[in-house]
Amino acid sequence: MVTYIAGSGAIGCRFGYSLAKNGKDVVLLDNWDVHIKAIQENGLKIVGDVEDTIQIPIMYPTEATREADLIILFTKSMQLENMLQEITHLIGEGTKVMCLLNGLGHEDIIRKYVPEKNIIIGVTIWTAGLAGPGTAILKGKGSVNIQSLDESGVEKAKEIVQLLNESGLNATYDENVFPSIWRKACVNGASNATCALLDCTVGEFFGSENGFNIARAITHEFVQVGLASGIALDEAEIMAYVEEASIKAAHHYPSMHQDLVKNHRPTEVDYINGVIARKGPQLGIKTPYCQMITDLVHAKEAVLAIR
Ligand SMILES: NC(=O)C1=CN([C@@H]2O[C@H](COP(=O)(O)OP(=O)(O)OC[C@H]3O[C@@H](n4cnc5c(N)ncnc54)[C@H](OP(=O)(O)O)[C@@H]3O)[C@@H](O)[C@H]2O)C=CC1
Ligand SMILES: CC(C)(CO)C(=O)C(=O)O
Repeated sequence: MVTYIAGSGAIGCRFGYSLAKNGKDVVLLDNWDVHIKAIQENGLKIVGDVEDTIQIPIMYPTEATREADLIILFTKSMQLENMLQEITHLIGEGTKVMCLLNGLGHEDIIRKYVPEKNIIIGVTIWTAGLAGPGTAILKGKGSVNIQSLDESGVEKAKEIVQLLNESGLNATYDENVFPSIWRKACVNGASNATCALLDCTVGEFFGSENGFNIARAITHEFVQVGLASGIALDEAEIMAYVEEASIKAAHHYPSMHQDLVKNHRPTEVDYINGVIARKGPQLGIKTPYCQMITDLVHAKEAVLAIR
């Protein structure tokens, strides 16, 4: 059974490493040339909780030839569609395509390239970073929750849960994964863009009354839009989850801070706060915080001349 990791940045390397370390046939796909070269020449280096180096195949998506049994999508949201276009030749009748990206609405893009029966959607709270090309920083523990979009794919999705568990990735099959996806989107929605705009850690943002109130207002907008979209969300429970996550990640600069402020790269804001800003008005819900935050992030991208 061949598994491709389509998008092998930080978290893609974590999943690829775990699968390869447990003897699975896994191939990393990416378009970042120096990263590919580093792994081809020196193996994938792991630092953090363990120090290791593993030989693992990595190539450009267009170079891969074997039809996939499973593709795990781990691009940034804005790279997803381009990646799907580059891997269509790997997608056969029975290829399962699993998406664990942060953010909302990725299934709408995947449906253009993969039949509904083969799409698996989910969320992970594993984390990972990159120390540089070819070196992943893996710390802490996490989990994966997934669901087949179509009833006919449930059995196969449960086999994928088993594959992930044999690789230590702590996966669960979920009858309704969307509340978990939205819950994580609320955490990202409250912290990522705000910390990127204010150039601060999660703890610093939640540490002031103003910051905390902004996080609460953003979460409220997410929950209202989620509820109106048919997602079962409990605002008090979600707010408690967002607060708990802010304590756990207190010293952390969120990924959007790293993209925007540190690396001057485009952000995932359109797939987090931007989704709420777009959907809210369509559903008759006011979403001024998400709209303003999305606009400010794009304004800052323009200031930094990020394309
Ligand atoms: N990291 C984490 O802890 C977690 C991340 N996620 C989500 O998973 C998805 C992937 O995230 P993550 O792995 O962190 O993303 P990364 O930024 O580490 O990697 C994503 C892609 O960005 C490109 N890239 C990364 N660094 C560089 C660089 N320095 N120079 C040039 N290109 C680079 C590569 O794509 P290309 O081939 O185009 O060059 C790579 O495949 C996102 O949706 C994220 O929100 C979800 C849970 C946890
Ligand atoms: C740390 C955390 C939870 C902040 O939202 C995160 O998921 C990120 O950095 O993207």
